[in-house]
Amino acid sequence: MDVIPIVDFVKLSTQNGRTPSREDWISVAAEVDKALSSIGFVYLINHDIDEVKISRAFETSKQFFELPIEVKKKYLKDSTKHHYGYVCPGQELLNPESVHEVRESYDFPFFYKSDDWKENASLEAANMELKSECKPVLKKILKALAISLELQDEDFFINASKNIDDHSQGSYSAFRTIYYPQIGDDVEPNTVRLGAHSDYGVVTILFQDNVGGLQVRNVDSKWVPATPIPGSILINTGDLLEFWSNGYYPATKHRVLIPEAELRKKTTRQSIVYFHHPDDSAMVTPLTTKNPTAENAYEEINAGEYAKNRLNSTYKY
Ligand SMILES: O=C(O)CCC(=O)C(=O)O
Ligand SMILES: [Fe+2]
Repeated sequence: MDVIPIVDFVKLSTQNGRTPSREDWISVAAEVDKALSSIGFVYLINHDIDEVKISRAFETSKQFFELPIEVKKKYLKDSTKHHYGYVCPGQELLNPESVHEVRESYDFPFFYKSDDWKENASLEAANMELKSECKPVLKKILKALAISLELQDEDFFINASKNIDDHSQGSYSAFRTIYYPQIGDDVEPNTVRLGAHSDYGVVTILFQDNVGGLQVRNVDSKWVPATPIPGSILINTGDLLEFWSNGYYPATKHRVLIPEAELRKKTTRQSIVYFHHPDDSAMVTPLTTKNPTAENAYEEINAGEYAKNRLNSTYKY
């Protein structure tokens, strides 16, 4: 597959008092299944996430990233202590081969609030509002995956994800806003915006602006562009879903390159990402017989331990 499919979620909409039928669930689940089992990425349209809230999260993020670096560093994420705050350029390297990755980001705490960080109230409020807006669509995806994997309990993934509603549940779920600054003429060799990587969790919800540059590696190792489609969101699979599905839903690698065109190099890029993880206590063990050739390839692992180890190898400090 060398295009990322578009799936219309209108049949699962609960707006205007609608209740999706069993047939609606089965047909949407089949489309999600086809996309995620082949290329690991899917665009969703009619996802019911408020466009105004998306814009507000992008605008407040831009305002933050345009502040002087000394101000932003007051909020620095110290990954030895906590998993929130500002990640400055060079602090996080997703692919060791890329050497340099030109990117800044800000991770939002799910339940921690510090008075010291009050100055960032509008950034935090807008992004947390968007995160709340993501809950219904996230649950729909988790249910569609359980239907596709023919699990007896269609709420299996939702039940393993109490952290969606209860932020005191330990999990590595993270909500992050990302800023790719403009690229100057002095770019060092092997610089990319974001190195090739798979996400570590179950599924990721990704919002991007209209600049482009995100690419997805398909099963033939060909890089396929995830061209921005207005009004859509992207969903992709993470490592833990690959394990849970016995490799049936591969955790697809993706990257963001530096554009070749001079004008686009000078354009900043923004994205906002919700990495959904199960609760830390979840034990992840293959659940399906859909991919029998991969039998026994995936051993049981603990969700929290797995994410901790992956993150430890990503952060330089
Ligand atoms: O910026 C993007 O479009 C992709 C971000 C991403 O893949 C990540 O942060 O894991
Ligand atoms: Fe990613």
